[in-house]
Amino acid sequence: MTKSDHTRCDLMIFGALGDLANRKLFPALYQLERAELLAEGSRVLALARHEHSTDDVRQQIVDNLRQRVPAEEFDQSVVERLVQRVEYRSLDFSCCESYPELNGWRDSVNNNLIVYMATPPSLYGVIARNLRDSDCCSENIRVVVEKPIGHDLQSSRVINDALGEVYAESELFRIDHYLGKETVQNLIALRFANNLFASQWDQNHISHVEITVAESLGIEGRWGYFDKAGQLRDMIQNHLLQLLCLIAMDPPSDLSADSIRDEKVKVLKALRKITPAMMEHYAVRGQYTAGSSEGKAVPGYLDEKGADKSSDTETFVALKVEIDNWRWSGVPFYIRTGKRLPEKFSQIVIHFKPAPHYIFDPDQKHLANNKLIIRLQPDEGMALKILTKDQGLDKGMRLRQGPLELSFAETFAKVRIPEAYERLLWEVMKGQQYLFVRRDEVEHAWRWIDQIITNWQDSGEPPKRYAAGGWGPVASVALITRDGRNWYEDV
Ligand SMILES: NC(=O)C1=CN([C@@H]2O[C@H](COP(=O)(O)OP(=O)(O)OC[C@H]3O[C@@H](n4cnc5c(N)ncnc54)[C@H](OP(=O)(O)O)[C@@H]3O)[C@@H](O)[C@H]2O)C=CC1
Ligand SMILES: O=C1O[C@H](COP(=O)(O)O)[C@@H](O)[C@H](O)[C@H]1O
Repeated sequence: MTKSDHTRCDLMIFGALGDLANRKLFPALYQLERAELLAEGSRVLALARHEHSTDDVRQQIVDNLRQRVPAEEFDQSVVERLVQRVEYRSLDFSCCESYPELNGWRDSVNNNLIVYMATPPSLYGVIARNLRDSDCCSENIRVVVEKPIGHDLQSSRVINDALGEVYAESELFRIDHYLGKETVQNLIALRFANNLFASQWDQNHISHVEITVAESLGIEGRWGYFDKAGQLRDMIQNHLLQLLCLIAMDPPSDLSADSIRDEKVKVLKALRKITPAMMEHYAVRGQYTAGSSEGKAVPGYLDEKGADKSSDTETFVALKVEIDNWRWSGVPFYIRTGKRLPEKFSQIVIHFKPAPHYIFDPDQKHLANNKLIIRLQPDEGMALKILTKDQGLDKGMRLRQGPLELSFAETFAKVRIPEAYERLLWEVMKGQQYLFVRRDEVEHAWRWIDQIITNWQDSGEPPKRYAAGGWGPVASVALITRDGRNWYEDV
């Protein structure tokens, strides 16, 4: 990555005093400044509802960064460089009269314009139209929008239509922050740069795939948002389906955004519909009750701050997913994600089929399949479990399964792994869309998710309870053991 003029930008952050801006955007901008990637002349316009002076807001940014940037990475001179780029204006986003003022800020500057909508999605269309009507657009505009893009297929269309009325698809950057994670991008390198794997990546060689995204956190004061969404919408519709697509897609012909996104869409279209009759064996939802997390007692979901005690919103989901295409026929993808699980930990496990003819100790036959374990977080890395002979005169031809390990922290020790938002903001500055989600991806994902939600609603069956600090409801174990398999838990 090098600093260059074509990345010089005017970044307007709508909702610049909100949680996302504080927790993710300004820390990411700080790291880009520290890496000398913010081009000279790049500027930030922070926008929010309340009156503040630019000096006050700059001070808030400094205080926020002091809290959030690790001490060993904090450099006062970098912070000062960053805040000098920032100006603050108060604006009611829904009121079109005040938008023309924004042109004053843009006057006579030819920087690329990046509009970052860190606001509730209901405002995306409003902001887009107000910007257009006040001529506050530019030829080189890039518009970044956050998840959730809607609540279901229909509401996502309303948001996408509102954005599409003003902007072309090539100007829209829909964030799924999982695509900004270094290890997630590595899936593309792993699969398409290593012929060793590329040639083994199908139903002839793989028996099944597991994807686990576990969180130890609970709702963290986000009841209002989370209870309307639930874990299926909050995590599976976007992050886990994106991971599944990156594992399952066919090789793109190049690394361009549309080549990659075309292949992901083919996977989403091939997801087998889960009918009401299939639900019992294909979908499990859970809700946590009181238990413990990181050694401390924690309340159940229904006792969280602000909770409605009758909520049936799920905090855990496990699914068996089948992909109806040539490559994946007969290869289930077992995916699970939940809040208040024992630890924060995400991994993908590719289970390869055993050799066609087994000649070793029959008692060890269960060992006889290779596994590729891709650890997304924490402790990013990969391990390929291979079978070797157990050492020692007394062991005969006993097998042992051991890892070929690649720990990113150890192997690339001097290189800091960037946070997802650093990568994503940098890609927006470069105008590269391959880590952002295209409209049809969002909509195909919703179409598949909606039928599961409808099935749950129609069945009236409440989520299964699990104690905080456990691995989810027992039924999620049955979902995979029923097929003679287990969740891989050698963590
Ligand atoms: N927070 C997070 O970790 C994540 C957030 N997101 C998404 O990012 C977006 C922002 O979330 P988050 O930062 O948490 O939300 P917040 O409510 O914390 O921040 C929203 C910001 O927008 C401002 N705002 C809202 N309405 C108006 C208006 N009419 N006029 C002017 N300012 C307005 C708010 O100002 P005021 O405070 O005055 O109301 C606030 O600064 C949402 O779409 C969310 O779903 C996605 C992933 C993670
Ligand atoms: O988008 C979201 O992601 C976070 C989990 O992200 P991670 O990077 O910490 O794995 C999740 O907690 C949140 O509910 C969801 O909205």
